[in-house]
Amino acid sequence: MPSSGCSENEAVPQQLLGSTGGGGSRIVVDSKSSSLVVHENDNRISDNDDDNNDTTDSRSISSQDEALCDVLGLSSLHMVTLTLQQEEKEEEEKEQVQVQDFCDNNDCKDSAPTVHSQPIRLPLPKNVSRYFYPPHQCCAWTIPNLFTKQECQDIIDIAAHANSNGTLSSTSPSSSQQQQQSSSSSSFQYVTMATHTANDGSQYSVKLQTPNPHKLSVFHHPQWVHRLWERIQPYTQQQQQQQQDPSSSSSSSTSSTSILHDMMKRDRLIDHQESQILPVRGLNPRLRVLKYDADDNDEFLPHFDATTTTTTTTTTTNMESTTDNTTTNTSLVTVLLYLNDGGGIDFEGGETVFLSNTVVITETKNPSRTVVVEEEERKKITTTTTTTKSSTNHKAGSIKIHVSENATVLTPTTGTVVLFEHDLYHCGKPLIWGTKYVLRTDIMFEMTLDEVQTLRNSRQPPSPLQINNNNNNDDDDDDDDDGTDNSQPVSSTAVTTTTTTMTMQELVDKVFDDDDDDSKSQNNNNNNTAAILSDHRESIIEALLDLGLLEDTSIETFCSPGRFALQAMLQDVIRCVPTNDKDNGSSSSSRTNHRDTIRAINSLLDAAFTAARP
Ligand SMILES: O=C(O)CCC(=O)C(=O)O
Ligand SMILES: [Fe+2]
Repeated sequence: MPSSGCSENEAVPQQLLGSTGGGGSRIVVDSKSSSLVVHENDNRISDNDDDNNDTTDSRSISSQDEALCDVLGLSSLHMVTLTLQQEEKEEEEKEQVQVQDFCDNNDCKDSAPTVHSQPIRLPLPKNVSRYFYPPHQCCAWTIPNLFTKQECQDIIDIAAHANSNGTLSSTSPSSSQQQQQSSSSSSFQYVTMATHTANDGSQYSVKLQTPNPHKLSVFHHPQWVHRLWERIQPYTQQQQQQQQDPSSSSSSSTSSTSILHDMMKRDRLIDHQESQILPVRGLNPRLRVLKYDADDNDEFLPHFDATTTTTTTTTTTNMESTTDNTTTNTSLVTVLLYLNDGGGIDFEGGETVFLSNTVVITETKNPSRTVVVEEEERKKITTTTTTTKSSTNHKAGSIKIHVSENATVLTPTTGTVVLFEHDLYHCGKPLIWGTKYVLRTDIMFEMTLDEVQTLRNSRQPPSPLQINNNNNNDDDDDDDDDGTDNSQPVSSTAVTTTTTTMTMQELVDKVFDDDDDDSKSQNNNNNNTAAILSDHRESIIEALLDLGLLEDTSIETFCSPGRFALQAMLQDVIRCVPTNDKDNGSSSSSRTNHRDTIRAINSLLDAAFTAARP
């Protein structure tokens, strides 16, 4: 990817331009309404707000980076709208990618859209990464209009009938999730059970304490998996060959437009010669279609996506012997395909939002108001969407991206694909009305999770506490309700193991045991976390139990809501437990006690996130 002269966040639009390879995009900046219109296959830029106006500035992209960064300076980038509209020009049609119709059954008989989109790199908020990588190193892209409306409708139909159609569906539970069957005839069910794999490899099911509030249809459909991959794969390929200039016999330029490039480079999954050392192997054979109904208050709460591992065994038989060859594939990248239109067409709300992990801390001083703030943020987003919609011609094949400091909001449009690494914090917003359908699968890489971890361990991830220091310092005079005691150095209790199979119970034991040892040797240290932790041991364990986060929970599962969501949850629960200080009405000792609680929670979270880091 081209380097940017802008700072971390400002670099986003530059990447957006630079990422489009040969085709490029035209970004029209509307200075009045802070609205950007991105037109595909056009490298020009204009400061004109008329979508249909062709007035352009023919400066090259590189010379415009600075100007664009100025226009998009962080201080003024509170709510920017990017709208990409498909231009169905004859010229573009000539350039369309020919996709063979390889399906010979009626379920996938439609041809590919006649116009193919350039991928757009998504602007991301700071601290969206589980490991606090800067946004420009993270993988998050959208490819608008990659599938036709008819194809999307076909997928919805297949998903809706998956359970009743034995040939195309698999009603057997997946390795990580089980669907609870109900008497309903629909294939879409709430997932209420999860399967965990114990250290010895045995699997056991647990009832989810807080099932995700949306429905799922899970099925296998090899032809559709093949078709999806045929369409997506070109965007994942490393294109480092010299590109031939069609008008001359000499090679002209080298491009590297794989949407996976930056992430793989960051994770050392490509070598110095830019070849992939982690082969991309295709899609997860299991397809999931999510269904969100406004009437049921369905949504997808903020989370990081889980990694899926699949194994394939190929048997080779010759005259003398039979050999089994087993390969393991691991998912690292999420694929979403929107199957119907948001923005008030098929449904309102239901946007996919990439969130800053720190949004709770930076947006409110009172963690108990988290939900309220979320709600307010949602209303703000909705209002903006509505306003924008009335001044923009929303049509199928366009994608709307709202960017604010702490969130990037995508309004679903039929046929649009979104690809992003599993470790980005995101959610599916609640619907205001209607029903949303989205297909979910993953890009698989031929490697075991351990091998991925080993490669990743060879890099140096930035420390969350180094990066995550925005406005979080807790002043002694502050009301401790903000729970932002992150100015604390990493506690001596941080567990440095890199295992990911540890359970929360084991982590808690380790943290408290280590601290018991510490306190013996440092009993004169007023600030030592050991004493604080041991004072709060009971309340923390009780809070974890209350939240269903202690028993049978792996550290990875525990960490998946994100550090600050967990901090807010734990603080909220512990706040409800009366302490002696509170009982005797001493407000200053109550404050001290509360601050210590926060310190203890932070120590535990440091340990959990350190242990979960690959
Ligand atoms: O529905 C959405 O927008 C998000 C879906 C999602 O996050 C997931 O399937 O993991
Ligand atoms: Fe997700």
